[in-house]
This record gives sequence, structure tokens and C-alpha cells, in this order.
Amino acid sequence: MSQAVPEVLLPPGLTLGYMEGRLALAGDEREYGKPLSVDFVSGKAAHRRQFGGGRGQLVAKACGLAKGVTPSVVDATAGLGRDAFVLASLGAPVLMIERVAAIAALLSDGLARAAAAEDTAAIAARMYLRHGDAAERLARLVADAEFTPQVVHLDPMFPHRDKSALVKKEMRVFRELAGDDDDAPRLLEAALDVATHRVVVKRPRKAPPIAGPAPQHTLEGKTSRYDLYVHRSLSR
Ligand SMILES: C[S@@+](CC[C@H](N)C(=O)[O-])C[C@H]1O[C@@H](n2cnc3c(N)ncnc32)[C@H](O)[C@@H]1O
Repeated sequence: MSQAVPEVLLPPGLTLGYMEGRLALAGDEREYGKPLSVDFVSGKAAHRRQFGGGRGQLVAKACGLAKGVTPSVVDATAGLGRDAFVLASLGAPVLMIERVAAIAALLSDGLARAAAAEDTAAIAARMYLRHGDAAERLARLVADAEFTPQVVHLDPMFPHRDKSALVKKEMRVFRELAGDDDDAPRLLEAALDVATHRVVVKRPRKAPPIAGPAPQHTLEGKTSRYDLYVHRSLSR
């Protein structure tokens, strides 16, 4: 039985379709490289799940996962769900929000395949997905008691004015769809309003923090950094 392809608006030159059982976004390979899809079951995600360093990973430390501590997380910039999957693999319930319809469709397909596979079914059961603008949805999620995040994780696209800075062809498709996320300060404010424990923001290591309140702590990795905003009542 052929699966129906979700109807989403795409920039010219890109198509969404099923390839080898996966929903994938494809364009001219010379420009965009291999089709983009979400795979939580095999490849890099599986390798990282088995050998990635568990709670010692930067994203886990930033979100406050520690021995006996596993917070609930909203990943308000879900993208291809890599960070969300790491956190869910470590036991955290994670609600992902993604505003670009085509990316949300890839995530939804990847999640369905993870739910059907033996090794990842329990992890997928802790992952939830909403399509929409997180700056608008966060407050509603909490008001409706749909999900109360202890931690909000943000990883907005970092604007690269210099297009030659694009290293991987596959990421060109992604960047073309997601844009530059110039409105990240608005999202940070919305996240600070709802997270009961902390908001964590992933940045390139040398990039300035998002405009707005200053982070109380930073955690540095090899290529990226996390800015930590501890909930006001806990930071005193
Ligand atoms: C750099 S990517 C995130 C990658 C992700 N951390 C991962 O592990 O795959 C940023 C994503 O956040 C999404 N995004 C940015 N601002 C958003 C908002 N206000 N609401 C929902 N999604 C947003 C973009 O569309 C893009 O897909």
C-alpha cells in the first residue's frame, strides 16, 4: 500500500516523497546532496544511543540530567530531532515543537518508524510532536496542562550571512526551509515564561548569546556551547 505524502508548501526545486520506506526531502543532488530524512533507528542516532556517552553528553548536562534526575523537556526548536532523541534515549519525556511543516512531517515519519522498531519503541513512546510556532504554543501547552516542561531546550539556527559557510550540502535543504530564526529572542522570552527549572540555548562556541537577559551559566563543548538560564526563583 502506498503512503500518502503530506501536502506542504516547498521552495521551488525541492520535493517531498517516500524513498525506501522513508519520507524524504529531495532536490538536485549536485546542489543539495542526498535526500534528507529522519532516522532514529539506525545510522548515527543508533550509534550515539549505544556509544554516545550517556548523561555525560553536553546536551544532557545542559538540560540537568544527572543520576536520579530526569526532567521533562520541551525541545522548542525540534529540527531533525537529534537532540530530542538523545534526551529521550536517556529517559526524559520530550515534547518537540517544529514550525516548518515539511520538517515536522519528516519528524513525524521518523517517530512512527522508531515506534515500530523493537530497539527504539520505548524511546519513541516518550517523544511527542507538535507542529507550530513554539513562541505561541508554549504558553498554551502549559495553560491547558498538556505538558509542563521543567526544561526548555532551544537550538535556533544561527544566522550565517556568508553563504560559503555552508559546509554540508544536506544542510542546505534544511537551511532553505528553516531560514535564519532571527526571531530567537522572542522564543527565549516565551521559554523563560514557562520552564519551571531552566532554559538551555545551544549556540556555536564563539557566537554571542541570544539578545535579551544574560545567561547565568555556560557550558562549553568542542564546537558548541550551552547558555543556561536558571528559573528566577531557583537562581537566588
Ligand atoms: C538548528 S535547528 C534544530 C536542530 C535540532 N536541535 C536537532 O537536534 O536536530 C532549528 C529548528 O528550529 C525550528 N524553529 C526555530 N524557531 C522556532 C519556533 N519559534 N517554533 C518552532 N520551531 C522553530 C526551525 O524551523 C529549525 O527546524
